[in-house]
Amino acid sequence: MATSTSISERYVLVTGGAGYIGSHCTVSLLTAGYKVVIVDNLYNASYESIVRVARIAGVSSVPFHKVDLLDQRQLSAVFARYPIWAVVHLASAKAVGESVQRPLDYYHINVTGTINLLRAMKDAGVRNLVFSSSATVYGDPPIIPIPETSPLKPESPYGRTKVVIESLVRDLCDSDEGWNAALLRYFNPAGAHETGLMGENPKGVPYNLMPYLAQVAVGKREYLNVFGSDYETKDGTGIRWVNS
Ligand SMILES: O=c1ccn([C@@H]2O[C@H](COP(=O)(O)OP(=O)(O)O[C@H]3O[C@H](CO)[C@H](O)[C@H](O)[C@H]3O)[C@@H](O)[C@H]2O)c(=O)[nH]1
Repeated sequence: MATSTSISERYVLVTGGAGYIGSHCTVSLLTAGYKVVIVDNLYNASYESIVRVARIAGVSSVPFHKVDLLDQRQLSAVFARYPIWAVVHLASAKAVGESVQRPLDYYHINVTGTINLLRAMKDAGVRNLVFSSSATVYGDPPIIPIPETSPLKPESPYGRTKVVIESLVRDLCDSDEGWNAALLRYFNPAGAHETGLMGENPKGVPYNLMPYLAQVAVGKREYLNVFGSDYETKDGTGIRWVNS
């Protein structure tokens, strides 16, 4: 990503910057000296997390725009307003089970939203991208630990949206060598910021295991349902007691 500007003049746009990974990522970017602009539709996150990001990073505020990636006009307006150098694209619908029930919504939000973002980037001449994919693209992998070369066999609509977007980004890079892109396939992130000011706190009932478990631990919810009935165990469930 060679460019003549210094880090302190580089604006990084973080989509989904109010979310769990986005808020931690924004703190790291600010601490490293980058300028950050956040877009987030606040569907599953709160503005409060951006206030805390600013507090942890020691800045007065972080530029924030409540924009949905499905709104091409508003998205382009953000690119017109800031000299953005790179985009970290985290905004996504991300629950495996929900994606099985709502495939159209998942493809629309994730794939169409990303197409809108990439178009806005292209129009603005921004071609540095970090895309938040997922380890879920490997499905049930034949080898563990999973080598990066493992076949891509996603088992849910959610996972398939990530593979589609990865392919799209590769095709874009093939079409124009000016694009620089990284596709990150991380597993299940967990934990809070060391200040205790920032953690995973989705709106409503969490769909993912860790935030749900955390809410049970603090007494906000009564119990955790352990999903699954066809594990290779005596009763097929993943539930085990200390003496069983
Ligand atoms: O209340 C719950 C919630 C989840 N689970 C189970 O816990 C495991 C983890 O579930 P998560 O939803 O937390 O995570 P997934 O591995 O299904 O998927 C998540 O991890 C992926 C990376 O591997 C992606 O990042 C994706 O966005 C994210 O949803 C799964 O077996 C799930 O069935 C339960 O038993 N009870």
